[in-house]
Parts: sequence; C-alpha cells; structure tokens
Amino acid sequence: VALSANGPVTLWARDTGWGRDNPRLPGVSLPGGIAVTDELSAATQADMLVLALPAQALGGFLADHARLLDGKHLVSTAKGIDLTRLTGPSALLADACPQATVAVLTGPSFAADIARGLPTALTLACADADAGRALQHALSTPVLRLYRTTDVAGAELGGALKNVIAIAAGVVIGAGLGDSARAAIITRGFAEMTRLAARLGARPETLSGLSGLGDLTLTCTSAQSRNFRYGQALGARQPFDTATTVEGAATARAVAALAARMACDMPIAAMVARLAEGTMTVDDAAQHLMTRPLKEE
Ligand SMILES: NC(=O)c1ccc[n+]([C@@H]2O[C@H](COP(=O)([O-])OP(=O)(O)OC[C@H]3O[C@@H](n4cnc5c(N)ncnc54)[C@H](O)[C@@H]3O)[C@@H](O)[C@H]2O)c1
Ligand SMILES: O=P(O)(O)OC[C@H](O)CO
Repeated sequence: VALSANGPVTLWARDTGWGRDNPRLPGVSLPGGIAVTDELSAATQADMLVLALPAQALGGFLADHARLLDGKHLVSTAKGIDLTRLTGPSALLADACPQATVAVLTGPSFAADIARGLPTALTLACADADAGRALQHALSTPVLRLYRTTDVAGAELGGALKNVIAIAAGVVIGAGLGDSARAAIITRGFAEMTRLAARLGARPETLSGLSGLGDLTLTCTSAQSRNFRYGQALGARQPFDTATTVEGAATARAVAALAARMACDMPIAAMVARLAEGTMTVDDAAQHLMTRPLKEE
C-alpha cells in the first residue's frame, strides 16, 4: 500500500479470494495502483521484489520458488532467525538465489500504521552500497523515510532479537511485575542483543539505530505488537491464538542454539525460549534472572 505511492505495484499471495480488502488489514482497501495476483510469475516480472514472509516460512518458499527470484533485487521484511539453519533471511536468500541482490527492510513499523499512511523511519540494509542507495530511493515515500546501511547482519539481527525481548517485556507486564521491571528487561535485553550481534559480525551502531533500539522501543511498549501480546498472555497464564505470527518464539529457540554454539551469555533470550517451549514457569524465570551472580553493568 505504501509503495503504490511511487508507482504500480503487483501484490502476489497464495490466496487472493479476499479481493481488495484483506482481513489481516481491517479498514484498509487496496489502492487502484495495486494489481493483485495468485500467479507468482506475474509478480516476478518486476526487477525489485519485497518478500513479506515470516522467517520460518521463507526457507520453504525459496525451496519452491527460487528459480523465479534469482537475479532480482530481493528485499526481505522478515524479522527472525531460521530455526533449522540458524541464519537470518539474507543468508537464506543469498544461498537460494546466488545471482540476486539481497537487501533487508526493517525498523519500527506496524503494518496497520503503514497501511493507514502514518509516517515512520526504517533501515534499508544492503551489502552492495550502490544497490542499497538505489533501493533506498525506490522504497522511500513521502511517509516512509529510509536510512541505509551496508551492515546487513546488524540490521536483520536487530529486527529478529527485538522480537525475543518484546516477548520478555510482555511477560513482565502480563505477570504484573511493573513498568520498572519492563524498563530493566528492555535495557538488559538490548545489552544481550548488542552482545550476540557483535559476536556475529554486526556493527554496534547499527543496533543503536532504527533496526535495533528503534524497533525494540516500539515492540516492547505497544499492545499492537503480536510478540508483546504473546508475552503478556504467557505472563498472565492465558491462552494465545496459535494462528498469529509470533516471530520471537521460534527465534528465541534459534538464539539459544546460537548462543550455546558461540558461548555467548543470553539469559533473557534463554528464559523466553524456555517459556515458549513450556519448560519453565514465569515465576521460575523471574527468580532465575534475579538471582544470577551480581556483575558490573
Ligand atoms: N505485520 C507487521 O506489522 C510487520 C512489520 C514489519 C515487519 N514484519 C515482519 O514481516 C514478516 C511477515 O510478517 P506478517 O505480519 O506479514 O506475517 P503474517 O503471518 O501476518 O503474514 C504472512 C503471510 O505470508 C503467507 N505465507 C506464509 N508462508 C507462505 C509460503 N510458504 N508461501 C506464500 N505465502 C506464505 C501467509 O499466508 C500470510 O498471508 C515477519 O517476519 C514480520 O516480523 C511484520
Ligand atoms: O507485531 P510484531 O510484534 O510482529 O511487530 C511488528 C513489527 O516488527 C514492528 O516493527
């Protein structure tokens, strides 16, 4: 919807039976500049493709369709780490489509806000600086201000890891532990994000930008966030709709595996992984975090 401000857009989906009013975006009708199709080959006529798939679905999608995507400019919006490969979306894309130019679009952006035309600023990450500059211009609109970086690892880790910390923030609020505890979780969560990202080759300043701190702030403080709401339900011991995409749940498990492999201390992410698996109670997780050995900040 936002990109149709810049010119014609083709929107591909497996199921297009909803016409021009997608039930996932209530109150938003697709503008006339968007052609809707269930034929992927119609959408892949374009040189630039934005892939808005959940992180755990991207690998399967590429296994089926990489041939149609190779050689294109591929921009992923996925904010997660693939559980089987323990990589972010850019590595999945680069492996499946070796001739493609791979980029990541990330940062604070609820779909419902963007579709209503509300403004935000985002990060466009592409290792190829010239291609990144071209994509930055192609994807910026009067209400989407894109900053660019060549630090793809930092940008995609910021987006993936903030979802894990947002679940923890939701747990704190759902369990009635208070706003002070939430601020502590956000801050110590950010320290974990920066630590793992640095170990994986990211630049610290990227984590301090829109894709890290910016999106962490949004997701840990808004009930619009699915990750935050899922955490709230865990904290309040209430059920949560399993059809809702909650990237941080699978990503917490991927982070736990990565952290173990790299001997990287990620206590909050480890608690989120165990809560999501149902192998630890909220009380035990809180107790565990509060009784760790005292240390320097
Ligand atoms: N929703 C947001 O506000 C928002 C904002 C920024 C980034 N993101 C990120 O973008 C990614 C997608 O999020 P979303 O909210 O659109 O998720 P979603 O689950 O709401 O929608 C994803 C769509 O992909 C489809 N899909 C799943 N597997 C598929 C496959 N193999 N082939 C074709 N289609 C498939 C689903 O049917 C669904 O329509 C996530 O990583 C999310 O973190 C979401
Ligand atoms: O609803 P969430 O928690 O998946 O968050 C959506 C976006 O990532 C916010 O930037």
